[in-house]
Amino acid sequence: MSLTRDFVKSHGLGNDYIVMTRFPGEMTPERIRLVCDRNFGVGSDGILLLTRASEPFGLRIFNPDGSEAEKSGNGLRIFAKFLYEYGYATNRLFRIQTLGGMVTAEVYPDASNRVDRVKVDMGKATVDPVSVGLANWEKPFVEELLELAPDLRLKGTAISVGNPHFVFFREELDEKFMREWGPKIENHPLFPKRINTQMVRVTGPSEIEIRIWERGAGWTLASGSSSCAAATVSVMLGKVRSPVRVRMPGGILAIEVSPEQEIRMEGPVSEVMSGDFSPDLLALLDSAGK
Ligand SMILES: N[C@@H](CCC[C@H](N)C(=O)O)C(=O)O
Repeated sequence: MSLTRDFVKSHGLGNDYIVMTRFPGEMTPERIRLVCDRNFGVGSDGILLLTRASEPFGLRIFNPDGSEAEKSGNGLRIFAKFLYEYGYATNRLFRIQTLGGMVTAEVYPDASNRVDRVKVDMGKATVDPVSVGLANWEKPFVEELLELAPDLRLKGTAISVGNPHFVFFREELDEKFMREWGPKIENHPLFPKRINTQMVRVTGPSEIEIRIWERGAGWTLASGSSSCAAATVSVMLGKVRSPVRVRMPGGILAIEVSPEQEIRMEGPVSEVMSGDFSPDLLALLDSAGK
């Protein structure tokens, strides 16, 4: 069995993705934006494209602004469920190659072979400035001050879990602050490849709560790689112990961080629908960029 429709739409804790095995026409940023558009297209926080249909499976990840991401935690759980349920993966444990490195996914099918939970070995986190993609900064950016405005400097840590993240801590979470300053952190000159941002509140010895501003997607209800980054920095700084429960507006992920900063993420995943692009949308896609 394999996918016979144009796409499957799924979500991990409300972070939704369209999974495709081929894209209609050239995959330009404008066409990606149209497919992900919640008013004019199918609507999603991104696209997951299968690029190799056998082990190790190949995955490309696109943000709704048309840019390409190296990794996505929720995207990987969604993709693993897709690979298993649509018959591409025949084992419960398999590897997926992303731009941000190789990961291993483990699915937990029920009696009817449906998968609603996936564990992903996400690889190793690093604060190495080259891996994070810092400009004009040669040491790890760990609990350093990021200048956002003449009167606003934010203490935080830049870390890569395959894709780049800026993590900062607050006593109280503040959605308004994230929506206002998230875009400015995302586009700060220190991060020429742009960056995902997490505001973190420590809520227990092994629990944190986060708010997320995603590179190329903006405010999202949940993010797997953000949970990995926030949990790793929290463990690294001695604020919590692994395994860490990460609470987000969309729900909870369990993140294990080893002393070597190897990360494991486990959480739910759910398919919403499968479908075909209508002739109307295909015509719009066809004219996009002409
Ligand atoms: N939602 C994702 C992250 C997607 C990629 C991110 N926006 C980036 O550009 O790095 C997740 O669950 O990790």
